[in-house]
Amino acid sequence: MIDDDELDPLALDPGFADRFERDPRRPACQLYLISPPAIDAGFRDRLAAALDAGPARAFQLRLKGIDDHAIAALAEPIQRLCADREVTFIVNDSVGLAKRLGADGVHLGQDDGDPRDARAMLGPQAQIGVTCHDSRHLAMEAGEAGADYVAFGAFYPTSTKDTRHTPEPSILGWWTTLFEPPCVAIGGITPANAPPLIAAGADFIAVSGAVWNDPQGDAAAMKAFAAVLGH
Ligand SMILES: Cc1ncc(COP(=O)(O)OP(=O)(O)O)c(N)n1
Ligand SMILES: Cc1ncsc1CCOP(=O)(O)O
Ligand SMILES: [Mg+2]
Repeated sequence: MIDDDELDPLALDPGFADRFERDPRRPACQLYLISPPAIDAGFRDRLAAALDAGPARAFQLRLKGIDDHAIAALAEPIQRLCADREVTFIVNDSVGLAKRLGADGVHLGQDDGDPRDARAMLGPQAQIGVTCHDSRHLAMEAGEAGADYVAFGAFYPTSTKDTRHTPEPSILGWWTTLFEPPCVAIGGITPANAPPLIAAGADFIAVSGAVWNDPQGDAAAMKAFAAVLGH
């Protein structure tokens, strides 16, 4: 295993982050919206209103504590909404559920299975994302295994998930400088703290709590993210 420090551009070149410039051929950073961990049948309309207020390129159904049958029942109208809005519909954790639903893709954590097996089950068009925490080594492994995107985080404190890894934003620029697949920044991202991650090279910012728990409402949060992303 390669020691991550050996791949750290800041260790090799302390000026790396200051000199980072985004490749103009890469699309601008976009929003990857993640569901709350629990929803009810009314969530479809809530999501529609949120998407009316500000754009998202992808939506991940990330439900915890319920089985795949219950998730499938909730998923159908949400998946149809995403298809109508051309929002990529990603299922969290379960390749089997992604296959059963005909989802656009699946997000895999380090304990959620091998991207190669997911590819074999879901086919060449599927979008397969992989959690890489704060690790350049895991990201390179994910890329070699055929991941369509790599996700780094948690960049900021979050109450949505217990997290143990806190990357430096420069990992985003390192990835985009060297590799083609997009990188996703996740963890406690709000409209106020997103700009350094966007400037550091994030292709997507993945957000849950800052939208669904905003005291001003989902639409206000979506508008604020749209403004930060320049939409
Ligand atoms: C875009 C994105 N990045 C990271 C995660 C986290 O996945 P995982 O580590 O499997 O943790 P859970 O989300 O399953 O609790 C994600 N879901 N999406
Ligand atoms: C799923 C996940 N993986 C790392 S942090 C996190 C939580 C993202 O949610 P929030 O945007 O509410 O911090
Ligand atoms: Mg998971």
